[in-house]
Amino acid sequence: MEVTSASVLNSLIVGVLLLFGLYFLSWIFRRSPKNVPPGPREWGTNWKILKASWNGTLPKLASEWALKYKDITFVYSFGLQLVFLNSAEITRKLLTSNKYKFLVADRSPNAAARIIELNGKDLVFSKFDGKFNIKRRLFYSVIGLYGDGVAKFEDMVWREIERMFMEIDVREGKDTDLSSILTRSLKIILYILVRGEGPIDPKEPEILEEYDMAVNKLAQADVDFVLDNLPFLTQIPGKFKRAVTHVKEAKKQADELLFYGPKRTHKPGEPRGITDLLLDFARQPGYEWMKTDEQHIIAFLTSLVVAGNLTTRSSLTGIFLCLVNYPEVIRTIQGEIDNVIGSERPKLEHRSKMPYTEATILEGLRLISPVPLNAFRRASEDIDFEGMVIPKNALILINSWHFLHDENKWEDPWAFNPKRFLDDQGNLLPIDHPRRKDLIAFGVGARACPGEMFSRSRMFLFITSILQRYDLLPPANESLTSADFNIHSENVLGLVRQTPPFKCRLVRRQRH
Ligand code: HEM
Repeated sequence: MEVTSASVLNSLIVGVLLLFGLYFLSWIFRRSPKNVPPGPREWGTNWKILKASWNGTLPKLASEWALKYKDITFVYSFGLQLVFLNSAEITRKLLTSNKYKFLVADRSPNAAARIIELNGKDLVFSKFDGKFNIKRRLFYSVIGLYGDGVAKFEDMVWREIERMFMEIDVREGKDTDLSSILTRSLKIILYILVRGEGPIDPKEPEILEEYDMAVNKLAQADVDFVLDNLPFLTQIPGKFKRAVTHVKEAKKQADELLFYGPKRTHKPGEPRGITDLLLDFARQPGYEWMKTDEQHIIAFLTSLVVAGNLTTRSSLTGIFLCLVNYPEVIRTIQGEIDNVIGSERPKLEHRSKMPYTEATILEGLRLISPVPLNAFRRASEDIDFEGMVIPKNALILINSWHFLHDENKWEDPWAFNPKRFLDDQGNLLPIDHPRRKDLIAFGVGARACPGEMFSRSRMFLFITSILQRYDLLPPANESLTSADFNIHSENVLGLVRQTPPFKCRLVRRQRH
């Protein structure tokens, strides 16, 4: 790695300022409310957090604290008050009960959101007010997974999956990086969803990924801290300035792809994709604010990319890594495919008759825990909770990495075992079964992920389409990457867990 004098200077300045910061914070700390939940109070905590953020091990550290402090951990660090919710029960209690849920329904924009100028016009950081509800409804209308939208969605995914098959066939039987193939496909689907047509240049959807990655890099806790507290560092040549310049350049290209391009050829009343739909909505009564300020539309589209791309990719590629490691799961899914779908094209209507496949997706979400610390809600006032006080403005994090692998809840938690979501007769456990309720991978409450149905539908179509046609085998020329996500726990980009690179072989099944 190139070490420039500017980056050395940056590090020195950061170091000195951090020392001053620590002293200052210890002063503020003494003034923080009494009776906050338990948590580490020693001096070294700030350093531990900084190091864990740097190494991508914050979920691990939060899990260690959870073992010690039980249901809730409170940490005061670098001017931030962090509350970790360490069990599914306590998470549901705070985020879904009528008494508390509106007190924790806001999020504070992080530095990345400010730099790309979302200004609360997106969905993720929008204030929880009347307009937020309109935006949530808008999300469900335009995502198109209702009524006729289901068939349209399946057709769109299928067109892309057929293209993906050609890519796989070229490599049939050879060691293949399936992750890259899946990632490309997911990006193309997102592109088609927004623009209503496939890319002419297959490289074009890369722009979305570039943007998503750049935003997620800024969301790394250590970078976020510097951008928030030492913004002048973004003016000095070095790591932080580069990250900010990169995200701004990526934004320009993404805005053109998501919004300005489709807008130039938009014909009112003839929507091709989500952008056209939003432009049509903006002409309707009740949505004038989108017409007056089209940044609302751009920010809305940005939410789809930064909230929906890396998350689904991490889950889907992670599930395929598990599948290669667990051939008996592949065989059981293929049994279901042969019984229910046969040689037809996989459709969402098949889902209800394929409990094992559905259970595989749920188990993948549990094991991988794609957003290991999530929600990022903000306490809008001091909250009396469980005999303690969650202070106003505290950042509230769901510690799902911890409780989705809690051995008191999940037998052999690091094993990939879809059967835990089935009953004795092989039926999928109902949604209100305690085990399903404990699986909080998409958040809960007023701001739970609105993309859950969309992303689980895509996963179902990908898994069934690929396993209907191919057997998945370990690589021939290198060892198989393990599916032990405890080992991979350090692989986090921004807020999202990344699946480690892996190779496998895809071989056509005889009957398809
Ligand atoms: C496996 C895939 C996904 C996972 C694990 C995931 C996870 C999450 C989580 C944990 C939250 C925070 C929820 C909370 O605060 O309670 C969230 C919010 C959100 N997600 Fe997802 N997500 C996924 C896919 C998607 C997709 C595909 C989209 C878009 C098409 C999407 C759009 C959003 C939006 C817009 C929000 C903010 C909602 C709000 O603040 O009201 N997500 N997601």
